[in-house]
Amino acid sequence: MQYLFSWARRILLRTDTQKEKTPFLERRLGVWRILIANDTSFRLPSLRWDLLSAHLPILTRACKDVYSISPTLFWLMMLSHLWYAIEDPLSLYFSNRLLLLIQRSISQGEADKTLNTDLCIAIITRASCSAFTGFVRWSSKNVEDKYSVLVEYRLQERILRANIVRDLVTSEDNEAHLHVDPGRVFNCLVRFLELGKNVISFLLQLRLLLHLLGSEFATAGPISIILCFLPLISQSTTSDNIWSKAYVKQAVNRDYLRKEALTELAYSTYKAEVMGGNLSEYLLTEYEKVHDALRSVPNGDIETLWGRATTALPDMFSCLCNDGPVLYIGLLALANPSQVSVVQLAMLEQTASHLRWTFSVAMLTISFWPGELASLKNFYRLIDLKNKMKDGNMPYSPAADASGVSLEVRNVSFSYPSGKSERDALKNVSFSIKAGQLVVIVGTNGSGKSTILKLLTRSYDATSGTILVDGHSIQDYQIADLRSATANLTQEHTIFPLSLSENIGVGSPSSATDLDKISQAAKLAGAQRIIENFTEGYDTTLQPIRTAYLSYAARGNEVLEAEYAKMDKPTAVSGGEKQRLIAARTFMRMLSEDIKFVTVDEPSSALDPEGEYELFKQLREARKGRTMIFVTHRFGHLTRFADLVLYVSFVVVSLHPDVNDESRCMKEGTVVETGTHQELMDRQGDYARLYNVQAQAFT
Ligand SMILES: Nc1ncnc2c1ncn2[C@@H]1O[C@H](COP(=O)(O)OP(=O)(O)OP(=O)(O)O)[C@@H](O)[C@H]1O
Repeated sequence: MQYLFSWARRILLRTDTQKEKTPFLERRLGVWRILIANDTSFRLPSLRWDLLSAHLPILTRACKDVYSISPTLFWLMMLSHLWYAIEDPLSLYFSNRLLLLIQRSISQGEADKTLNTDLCIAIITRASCSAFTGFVRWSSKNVEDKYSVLVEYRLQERILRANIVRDLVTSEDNEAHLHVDPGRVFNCLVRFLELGKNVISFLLQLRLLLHLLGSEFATAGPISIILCFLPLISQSTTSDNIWSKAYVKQAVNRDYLRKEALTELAYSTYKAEVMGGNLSEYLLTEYEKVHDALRSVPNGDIETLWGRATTALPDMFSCLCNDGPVLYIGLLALANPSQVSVVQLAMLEQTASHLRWTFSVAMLTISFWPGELASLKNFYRLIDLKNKMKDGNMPYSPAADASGVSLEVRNVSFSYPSGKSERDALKNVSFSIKAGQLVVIVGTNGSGKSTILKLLTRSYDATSGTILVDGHSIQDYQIADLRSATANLTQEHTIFPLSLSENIGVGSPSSATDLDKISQAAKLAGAQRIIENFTEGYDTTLQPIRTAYLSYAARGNEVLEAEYAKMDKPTAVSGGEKQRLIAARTFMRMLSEDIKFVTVDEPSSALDPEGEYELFKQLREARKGRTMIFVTHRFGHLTRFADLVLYVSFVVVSLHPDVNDESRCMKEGTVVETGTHQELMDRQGDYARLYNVQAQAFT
């Protein structure tokens, strides 16, 4: 009864009136609260035609993409699925035919030449069909494996291309962080092929079943037909799984939440405090209490709980449905034994169960649609994501003997697109830098020094104001051209999961294998001795991509565990060593490329004083023919060599100038002092104060 109620409820839930009332349904299952999106279309149970039709353009595009990667493999895969579609009904037909001939041969009891010939042909065709299927299975597996890897590599390349050309502003969008797996694009198409295969196979098997019911079981009449279809109807109307639905789940049971929190306390983040506070006994006792409290709550994940029936009736009904035709014909045989034979029964049972199996597989494939289509959609959303920053049309090609880049910043303000504050990171900043000048930007934390460099290298576009590069707006130039004339060194740079020689070499991709230049760059950055200390020298990869995997069964196997530890071994270097290795990449760039503009943002925070002095000295010596801007807090040994010093600090800006309220004010970064070191010292302003603070430490 409950089964019928739940069936009726599921059907009723799809009525339009309810959909209008709430955008989702709320249910409690075990410790979980679930919000399930209401379906907006009438559909046959489990079939999501709305979803499929909405995704048709994307499916067509995916098909075209996969086809263009290898048309031959595509057609081979189609053909093998076509064979699978007819193989099942065909082997059923041959099996039935063989059974009938065997029955005839047994009932005749003596050799009959024609019957024997028919029997031989039936055996050969059945065996050939099986052998051919085996061959197709083997070859299609090879085709599919080869094709899937090919498709995955090609689509991964498209993701790589899309990610690489994406500008910083767009990269901060949530959409740019979509998780996509190119392998699923192929899987999605395979599932559709399988669905097509199952539909064809189902129709052919249905034809066979109707033929059987019409010829061998004519006496059983329409009741047997209904009984054959009853399991399919019951399956399609009652099958209800959570994974094909759009839902949000949240654990709301307080005991469950406490159990999770207590379990978490055993892990490393809290371990020191738990041990120090001698909390072990307390935690175990508390755990016991919540464990006891949770005993009466149905446990498990909602994926399991959703389909769990409270009585055995649904399962009993479904099993009885499956046996319906056989039981009915059994009853007929009871009434009139001469009406049916065992062979006929076997044929019916075999055909009907094959049909049901094909139907179940098709329904299962359909239940995966939402997930598969979502991953397909995400894939194309990611690779179609358009850059927000517009590229310019003008090539940037300074003369080889140019003394650097001239820059002019006019009344520039900027706020980060992802910023969580109303204030601007920079407000009304103006200054100009002549070609070939050495500029040092100093100032308070958070005042916008690094932001100025980001704007000058066009990592971001100013919110308002103009930046001129050699007299033209920075936005007019092609970004790639500007980048190829620029070298940056920041503390945000990281070591790539590549060999150390490549880590340095990529500073100049065209000379990435030039070991002489690489070692020269390493020497200039003071990184040579660090590299030589590694057994593999320049071939060392400090943080290799983790690919090693220890199977569950191998855990505890000492030999394999020792091998695994050797495979999975990233090496760490100190902060200062890392900064030297990264600086080597910038030197490599300056040695090999035609660099006209160098920005250096706090690259020495982890270096010892001598290392820092050496790094700045080497950078200064490489300034010929380049404009160089440094951002640093320890500026003592730099500003004295600088042509220009910019002191950046905060100015207080009122959000509502008409209201005299201090809480409605905020501090925005701007350039407050400009000049040479001496000029600023003479001015006795903020720069001079900061310089004296640093100088006092040494007197
Ligand atoms: N990616 C970002 N998204 C949002 N806000 C940012 C981002 N980067 C910096 N900011 C904010 O912009 C302001 C200026 O930051 P910036 O890094 O330019 O300061 P800074 O002068 O270089 O600071 P420091 O001396 O501490 O390095 C700060 O308030 C900072 O919090």
